[in-house]
Amino acid sequence: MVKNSNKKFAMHPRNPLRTAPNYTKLAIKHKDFRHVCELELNGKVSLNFRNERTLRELTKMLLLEYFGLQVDFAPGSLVPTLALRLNYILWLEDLLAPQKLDAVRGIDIGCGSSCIYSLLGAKKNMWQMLALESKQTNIEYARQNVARNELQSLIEVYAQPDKQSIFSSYFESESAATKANFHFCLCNPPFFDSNAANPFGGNTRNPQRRPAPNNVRTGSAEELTCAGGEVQFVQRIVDESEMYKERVLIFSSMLGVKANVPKIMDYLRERKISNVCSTEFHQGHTTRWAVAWSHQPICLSD
Ligand SMILES: C[S@@+](CC[C@H](N)C(=O)[O-])C[C@H]1O[C@@H](n2cnc3c(N)ncnc32)[C@H](O)[C@@H]1O
Repeated sequence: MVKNSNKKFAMHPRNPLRTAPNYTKLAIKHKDFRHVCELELNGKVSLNFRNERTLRELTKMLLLEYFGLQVDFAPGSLVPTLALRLNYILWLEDLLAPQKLDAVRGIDIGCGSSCIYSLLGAKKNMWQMLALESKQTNIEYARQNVARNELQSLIEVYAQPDKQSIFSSYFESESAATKANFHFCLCNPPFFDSNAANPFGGNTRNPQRRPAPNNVRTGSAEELTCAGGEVQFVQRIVDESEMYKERVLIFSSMLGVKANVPKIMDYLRERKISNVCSTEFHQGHTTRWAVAWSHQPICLSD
């Protein structure tokens, strides 16, 4: 049986990582990546996805190889996987396509130290990005990543002064008052509930239906947790979206747990927000979900 033959469970059709990269060729080309590769007896290169350093060098190498992006991550911070971030960007491209926009402006809520979504949006699509981040080291690394790739004219990294705020600190600031509106926002929210007895202990998947993840978990508690976990974080985005209905055309967020999709859909319904849609992102063993909504009369289809 061909693995992943069902198109429904494949990566986005335009995702270049849908075709597995040739790691042997890439190891020959990229020295730092080569150092984390293991050589099998048959001469093929294999990767230990349970090793954080391997994941770092892999993501760095793929960003360079596929997008010409030079990226570094703050020590101990979240190492993003490229296939998933691309699937999200490509879905947003699809949602925005009917608008036939000449210039796209987006907000990246919690850009992390990598600033990966904003870098991809800017480099790949020339999107103008506002990257919001609350953690000081992440802000510094994100700004360095933007500067290293000479993308300052397309990406602004805004230091979020209040972790409870999503858009309000920025939109209420003087500099934002005169600035143009945005076409979308995206978010990979802090996933775990900091109020839980053991925030990282919960099993989020049914082991009988889905095998354990291949990748080691990366990221600091500050990046990965918040009160109420991803559901409360996305509910805050929904709440603040009602304050800024005109300022952002399409609001969206990723979700790490399938069961949280209906929770957010119910929350939107209770607020009489009916222009909504959802999708799934497939990356090998890992599936993620996303929801989008708009307060404006546009067609959201996925
Ligand atoms: C799960 S990480 C996602 C990082 C990156 N976007 C990615 O996908 O790899 C969430 C990020 O949101 C930041 N964050 C948490 N609350 C925030 C807030 N209210 N405003 C802006 N950033 C926030 C955290 O510091 C962290 O860097």
